Amino acid sequence: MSEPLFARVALIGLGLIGSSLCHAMRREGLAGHIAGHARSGRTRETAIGIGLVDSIHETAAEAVRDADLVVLCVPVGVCGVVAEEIAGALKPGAILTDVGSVKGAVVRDVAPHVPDGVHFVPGHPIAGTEQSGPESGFAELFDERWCILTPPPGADEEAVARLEAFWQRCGSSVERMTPEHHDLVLAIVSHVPHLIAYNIVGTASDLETVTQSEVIKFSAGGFRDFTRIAASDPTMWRDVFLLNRDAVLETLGRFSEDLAALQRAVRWGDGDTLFNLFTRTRAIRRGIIEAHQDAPAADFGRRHGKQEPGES
Ligand SMILES: NC(=O)C1=CN([C@@H]2O[C@H](COP(=O)(O)OP(=O)(O)OC[C@H]3O[C@@H](n4cnc5c(N)ncnc54)[C@H](O)[C@@H]3O)[C@@H](O)[C@H]2O)C=CC1
Ligand SMILES: O=C(O)C(=O)Cc1ccc(O)cc1
Repeated sequence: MSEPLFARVALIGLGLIGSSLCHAMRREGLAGHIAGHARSGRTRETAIGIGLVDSIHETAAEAVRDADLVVLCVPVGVCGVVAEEIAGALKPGAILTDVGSVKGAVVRDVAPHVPDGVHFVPGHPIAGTEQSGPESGFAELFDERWCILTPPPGADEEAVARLEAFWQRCGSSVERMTPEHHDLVLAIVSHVPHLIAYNIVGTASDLETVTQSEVIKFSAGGFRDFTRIAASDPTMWRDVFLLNRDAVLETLGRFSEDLAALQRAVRWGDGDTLFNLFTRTRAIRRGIIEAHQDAPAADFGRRHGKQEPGES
């Protein structure tokens, strides 16, 4: 095994992403020492009990002391508060990053607390599941996935390159973009799809003519896939929609117009419109599958008991 990339790494938040990072860092020997902090005592006990971290700390400030890399793995709504808590304890020269699903608001909330000499390089692994908590993580989560970094203008190139190398060793490909572009892209590929899933499952459970038990009993392929996504962590996703408001509203506007056109096609029996759209979307799905066909992680979901949308 090669040299650790960082002598000491601190993780703030030990849920799905924090615990998966612990497993991936262990697999790759990326950290000399992993220090962890979680807000709840139960999570701290579990994290040390199952060997996720080498040391566990009651406060975030204690955890980051002397760390060369600090990763905020908490819901995006609390990144600013946590940054304020740890600011005075960060080591000069340390790299501070996060894994949040929204970037513009995290930069806005965290950057003002970052001391001179600490390199703040925001990040977002495009990899996850609907699970949460310290026991939900696994080393392969980041394999064959993307990780987006949004370094601010003038960021220290050596720090960005080290973080890039870190994510590559965790199994991911890295791309850089601005926080604004990230938030727009993620609104369409992740945030709005989650909102649609929350909505359809909510609508189904509210239908008075169909009982809840029938929804569960007869839920097949499509609806079942939505229920997986709609089982995602409520705190995490509440924060995503509160903090990526503009891009989500912009995307939802387009979505609503397109939905209205489909509604009209159904009402007026316009089969051509329906057929043409479904043909176009089928080609998109096939393109995604082909792009991933040669990847060793192509059956990754099945190995972990998960299914790709559309598989039943
Ligand atoms: N779940 C997913 O599929 C993905 C999540 N993300 C991002 O990763 C971040 C973490 O998400 P998960 O690991 O899924 O969540 P999780 O709910 O599994 O874990 C969150 C952790 O943060 C801790 N926490 C919450 N508030 C805190 C505070 N004020 N101080 C200290 N610790 C606190 C919780 O106790 C828990 O340990 C979020 O920002 C999310 O947007 C990014 C990619 C995928
Ligand atoms: O579980 C799923 O289907 C996901 O979409 C995972 C996911 C959730 C949030 C992110 O910011 C990135 C990836």
